[in-house]
Parts: sequence; C-alpha cells; structure tokens
Amino acid sequence: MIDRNILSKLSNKKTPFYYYDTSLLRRTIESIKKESGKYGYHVHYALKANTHDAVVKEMVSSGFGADCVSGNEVQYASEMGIPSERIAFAGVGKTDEEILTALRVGIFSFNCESIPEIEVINELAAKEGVVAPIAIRINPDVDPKTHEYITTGLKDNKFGINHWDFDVVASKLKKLKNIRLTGIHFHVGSQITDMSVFEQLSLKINKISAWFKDNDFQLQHINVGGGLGINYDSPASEPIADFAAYFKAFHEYIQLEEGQELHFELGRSVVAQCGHLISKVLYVKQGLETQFMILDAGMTELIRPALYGAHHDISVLTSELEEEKYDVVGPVCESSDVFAKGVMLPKSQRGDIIAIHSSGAYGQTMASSYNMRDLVLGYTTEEL
Ligand SMILES: Cc1ncc(COP(=O)(O)O)c(C=O)c1O
Ligand SMILES: N[C@@H](CCCC[NH3+])C(=O)O
Repeated sequence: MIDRNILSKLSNKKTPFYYYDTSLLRRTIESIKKESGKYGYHVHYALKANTHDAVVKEMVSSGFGADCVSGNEVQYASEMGIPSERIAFAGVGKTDEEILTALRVGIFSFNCESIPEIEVINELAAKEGVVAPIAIRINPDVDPKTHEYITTGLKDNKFGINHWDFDVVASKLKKLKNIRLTGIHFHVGSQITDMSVFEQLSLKINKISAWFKDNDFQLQHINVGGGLGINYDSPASEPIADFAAYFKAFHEYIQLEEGQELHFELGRSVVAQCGHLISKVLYVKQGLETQFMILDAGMTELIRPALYGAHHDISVLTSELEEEKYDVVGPVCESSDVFAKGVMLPKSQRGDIIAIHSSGAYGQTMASSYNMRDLVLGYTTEEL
C-alpha cells in the first residue's frame, strides 16, 4: 500500500504527519472523470474532506468545482483558482459575513437550508445590488444506512428543508426579488456503501423535481451531494471506489429534463485512500491483558476512531517480526484516544514507523491542537 521505496523519505520527516500518495490521487480523479464524463455529469470536490494545498491543486487542474461549507472555504476555493461558476455553498448556519463573501465571489449556488436563511440571503443580495442564485437543499427522508453521526437526510436531521414547507418556500421564492431559484440540492449522508440508497434517493428526487415543475419552477440543475463510501476494511484490495457503479445508479434511476444538469459533491471517495497518517511508536507498555502501543499521533491528528468508532487499517512499516496483539493508542489525555483495540501487528519497539491508512478524508481537516499539540502537517509524494 505504501511504496517501500519512499520509506527513507518518510523516516526523515518529523512525525506525526499525513502522507498523500499523489499517484493514487490522480488515478482516482481520472476514474471519476471517466465515469462521470460518460453521462456529462458535473463534479464538485467537497473541500471539507481535505484542504491540503497540493491536494486541492489536483482538483483545480482536474476541472472539478468546489462544494464549500464556510465563507473561508468559499474564499479559499476562489483563491486556489476554482472558477466562481463552479463554487457551491451549503450549511445550515451561514453567517451574514459568509453570505457576503460568497455574494462577492459570485458563486454559482447558495444551497439554502431554511426559510429564514433564504430571506437573509435575499436581504443581503439586495444591499449588494445583486441577484443570488440559490438551490433549495431538501431533506428527502432517505436512510443512507450509515453511521448515525454522518446521516444527514432523515426527517429529524437538522439539514435541508422538508416537504411540508414547500408551499411556503414556493410563495417566498415568487416574492423575493434578489434571489433566483436555479436548482435543488440533496446530501443524505456519508460513507454510503449500499448502492440501493442512491437508487432510492433518485426515485425521491424524481417526485420532488416533478413538484417543482408542476409549480412552474424551471430547475437548471439537480445536485445529489456526495456520500459514496470507501473500503476501510481492505483498502489495499480496493484503493479506488467503484465510481462506475455509483454514477450508473443515478443514470439508471434519475429523470432529468432536457438540458438539466446533474451535479455531485464528492469528498471522501476522492481523497480518503490516498492519505496515510504516519506516526512513530513512542513506547510499548504492558497492560493488564494486552500491551499498549503508544504512538506520537492521537485523536488530535485523526479523530475518526474516537468520534465514530471508525476502523482504519494500521501497518508497521519498519518491522516484519512475528505478530503480537496490541491496543494502539495516542498520547492525548482522553480514554477514547484509541486507534485500535486488540489488533495483531508485527512486534514493534520505540522508533518503529506506523501508517494509519485510509485517512486522507476528514483526517487533517478535523485535526485540533488540544493539549497544545502542534497542528499536524501533510505532504504529497512530491513534497516529501
Ligand atoms: C453538503 C455536503 N456535500 C458533500 C459532502 C461530501 O460527502 P462525502 O465526503 O461523503 O462524499 C458533505 C459531507 O458529508 C456534505 O455535507
Ligand atoms: N467527518 C465525517 C464525515 C462527515 C462529512 C461531512 N458532512 C467522517 O469523518 O466520516
């Protein structure tokens, strides 16, 4: 999974850090372009997954748009060279300042999540003397069959506007002069591996877009969000997600009007597998029933195991000794600062180098400096 030829380069860097395999990232992007291109679909990269500059530059040169969730992400996408007509801005709590940033950048779509938000965007757009293009983010009540914490499209989730508010939204849209409805937006959750979820979503979307048509709204685009999952259990056997099956699921079930565009916002499936958190063993300590492998990386660098109980494969890059059982833990003063419990790994000692795989998405971007730890850095293959 990690090319052993770069081991000496990895060993020379101060740990912990993220390593991004540029070759895998490029092959993943090529697969997305090829499979989405078959149907003329538009892909936006969800910046929240990874904003390492060199990674984002790959997205820029691939021609992807950007899905943003803060004013800073909108500003960053624009500064990195993503054309404003390919920048979308979602989020349930957009501040006035963030809305103004996006209005001034001139983004392609505010994905609006509530009626009061639509009113505020209209008001601020009027002050700026512009008309803001908006899409309504709709909560379709589709179960993504994923972790409860990353489920976003069920009727009691905070995201999106529910169908019982459609009539109110429609009458507002017809009255407010400084917004223009251009599309509808969905995002039902993340790490979705069951393709039938996308089929169900498509069927719901067909009903919802028919409602908009019946109410005299012409939708230029439908945005189905992101959510495609990756193989955390066996990353080596499936380094690139099945984009062919993913785009085909939508192509088979979604009905588009003549000239209507279908947009996607992929995050995890683009960057997760190319990223590895590289760490060193600080100490091996005998516990009551197991031995602890104490790393210099912890939940401050990769919070997913502590937050969701997420599994990430772990390799020892510098030992091929017989395997022993370990609890792999970080140095942070929290009992949940555990990467894995009871895993079999080659016998290791202080100084051995460890890779925590599939961590290119929601790894570095969710890092913190809790305990006054240094904020973790990242390097692509070329930057090592
Ligand atoms: C609105 C929106 N779009 C896109 C994404 C990207 O999702 P994923 O990384 O699962 O592809 C997210 C995050 O879940 C999101 O909230
Ligand atoms: N941060 C989450 C996904 C949330 C995606 C953003 N809506 C994860 O690591 O899996």
